[in-house]
Amino acid sequence: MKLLRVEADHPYNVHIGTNVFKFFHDLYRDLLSDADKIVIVADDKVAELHLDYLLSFLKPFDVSVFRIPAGEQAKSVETFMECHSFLLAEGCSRKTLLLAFGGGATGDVAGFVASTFMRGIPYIQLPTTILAHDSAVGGKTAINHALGKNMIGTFYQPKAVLYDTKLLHTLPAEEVRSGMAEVIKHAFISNEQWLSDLLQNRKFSDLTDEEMIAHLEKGIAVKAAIVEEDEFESGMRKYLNFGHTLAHAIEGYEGYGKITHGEAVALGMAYALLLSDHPRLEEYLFWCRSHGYPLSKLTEIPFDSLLAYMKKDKKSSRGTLNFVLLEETGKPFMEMIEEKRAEAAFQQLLSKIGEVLI
Ligand SMILES: NC(=O)c1ccc[n+]([C@@H]2O[C@H](COP(=O)([O-])OP(=O)(O)OC[C@H]3O[C@@H](n4cnc5c(N)ncnc54)[C@H](O)[C@@H]3O)[C@@H](O)[C@H]2O)c1
Ligand SMILES: O=C(O)C(=O)C[C@@H](O)[C@H](O)[C@H](O)COP(=O)(O)O
Ligand SMILES: [Zn+2]
Repeated sequence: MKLLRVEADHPYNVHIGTNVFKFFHDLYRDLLSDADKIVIVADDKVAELHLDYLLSFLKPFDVSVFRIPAGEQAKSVETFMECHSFLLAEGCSRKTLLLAFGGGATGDVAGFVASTFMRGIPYIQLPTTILAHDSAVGGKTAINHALGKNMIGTFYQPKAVLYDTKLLHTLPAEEVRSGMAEVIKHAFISNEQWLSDLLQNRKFSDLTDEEMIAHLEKGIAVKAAIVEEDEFESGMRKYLNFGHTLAHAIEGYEGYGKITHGEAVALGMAYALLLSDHPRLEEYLFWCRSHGYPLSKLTEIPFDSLLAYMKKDKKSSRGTLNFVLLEETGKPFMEMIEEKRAEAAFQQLLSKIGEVLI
């Protein structure tokens, strides 16, 4: 079991490994005992698979469970309101503790609920996907708006993150692929050697548990270090958005949940690498192809449709196009790109993708 500390405004621990839920009894007994109620907000599918396991660690406590739609559909104003209605109906108060049990979508909406219920109650992140090594850490909470991804949300740190990696065994291949995109994102913005390892093209399913946990720890360490420097994203936290200007546009255009977040980020990183003139672009495109990232999706979307979303990105102001680019691996920077250059680069990427997909 591994422990990482996030020294944010409100510092907390991230516990990673199998059986970390045992810390409910050891390290977090006081937090649980002090709560007048404990409410688990659980992804419906995750609850089917793993709720009994989680509850077995919470036996002496009085726990209520509220199931929300599986995956991205939960990041809606409707689910947000239903969570609040449940908390009110259960007689919850400012002394209630919320547990977010699921992937990034559950963590984002449950975190948003925690940050707004009676102006803020404590919560613990219990991530269940590979991707959630990213989302469970750093305190960004959000729901989506039809006009843009994560447009409504807060910065609100959890009291702790308990990441039981045993639960990752039930992830479908598509979700493993999605999660590994945020892993390689963390490598691109931090470490050439780690990036080289990942680009070796081993099948994700061949990674041992130890290797997977090592990747997740590295990713969390990169994220934690950035969050510690710039929790509220006035500067360098934007680097964690590598690949996201285009990714969020694709997700908005396709309709939330139609493409996984990580798959969209994988395509967005290809675009950012091209704009960066990064030497590993072609190798990365082959990596994407061999792992089944949907590169061809980009050929199906008119650039103008993506442009409209990209101009509304949170890194933009006055309709500019802003991207995280790489001077080299591990050296991200922000760049404003003219529309004409952005379109030309997009067409260039499509032709490179065409060559890779032949
Ligand atoms: N807050 C942040 O800093 C941050 C960072 C990255 C991503 N995100 C957000 O996270 C979301 C994506 O999260 P995600 O990739 O974890 O996906 P998700 O939460 O949408 O879950 C994806 C699917 O996997 C299923 N699932 C979850 N855990 C499972 C398990 N252990 N076994 C089997 N199935 C399981 C879910 O039911 C769902 O169908 C996006 O909305 C993205 O915007 C937020
Ligand atoms: O934590 C961050 O900061 C990130 O940018 C991490 C991203 O992987 C994540 O998708 C985040 O939700 C994007 O935030 P947004 O502010 O661009 O919506
Ligand atoms: Zn992301």
